[in-house]
Amino acid sequence: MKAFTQLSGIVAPMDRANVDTDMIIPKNFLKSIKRSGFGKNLFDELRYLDEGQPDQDCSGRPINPEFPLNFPRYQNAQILLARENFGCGSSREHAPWALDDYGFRCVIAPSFADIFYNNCFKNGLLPIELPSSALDSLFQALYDNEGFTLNIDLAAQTVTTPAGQVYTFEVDEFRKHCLLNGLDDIGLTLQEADAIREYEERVKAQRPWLFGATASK
Ligand SMILES: CC(C)[C@@](O)(CC(=O)O)C(=O)O
Repeated sequence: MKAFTQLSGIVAPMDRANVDTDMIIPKNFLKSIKRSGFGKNLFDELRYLDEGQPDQDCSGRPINPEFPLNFPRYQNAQILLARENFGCGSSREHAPWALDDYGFRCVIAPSFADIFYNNCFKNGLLPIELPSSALDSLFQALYDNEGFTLNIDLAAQTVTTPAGQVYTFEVDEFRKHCLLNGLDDIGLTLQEADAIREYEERVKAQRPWLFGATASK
């Protein structure tokens, strides 16, 4: 999993509360079991004027000119500003997969749905909770300054604006450790690979039949 340490990136707005997982990645695109390829259908029903089909080439689809992520100023954004209860509605891990595949590495909101919040850490995305008042200021600065960027430092737990305003955020120490070191659940387990191999060799010697071998005479 990609590590997250520091990020300085373009910011884009998703200026509505209760953005659910079906708005993030509509259910008709969940047919793939791959983790990649969902970025082209991120916010599909808001982003395009037609109805998308799974595995469709989106390059020729009519885009919705009113949807902010289609504005030239927000192209290549890596940080999404959002409102309360982002990622509600379901447990689909396709939601952080779609955000990551589109190019987002961080979502900043006053609150997140629990499952989505946890799924972000498991997929190398950093969800940052800040007070609603801070989001109000950040949205205003974003709208007032074309090309608005933020600098995020996970180790320091800070979000810094180009004007030098610093916001601090809380994050669980273990989740912070995993993100800083690019450790998902598999990476965490593989840190014990030597002990796992030693255990398997010992059990194979004691109970070979468990491994399909006959007991040694
Ligand atoms: C299993 C998955 C497709 C799910 O049904 C899971 C869920 O509803 O939490 C969804 O709609 O995201």
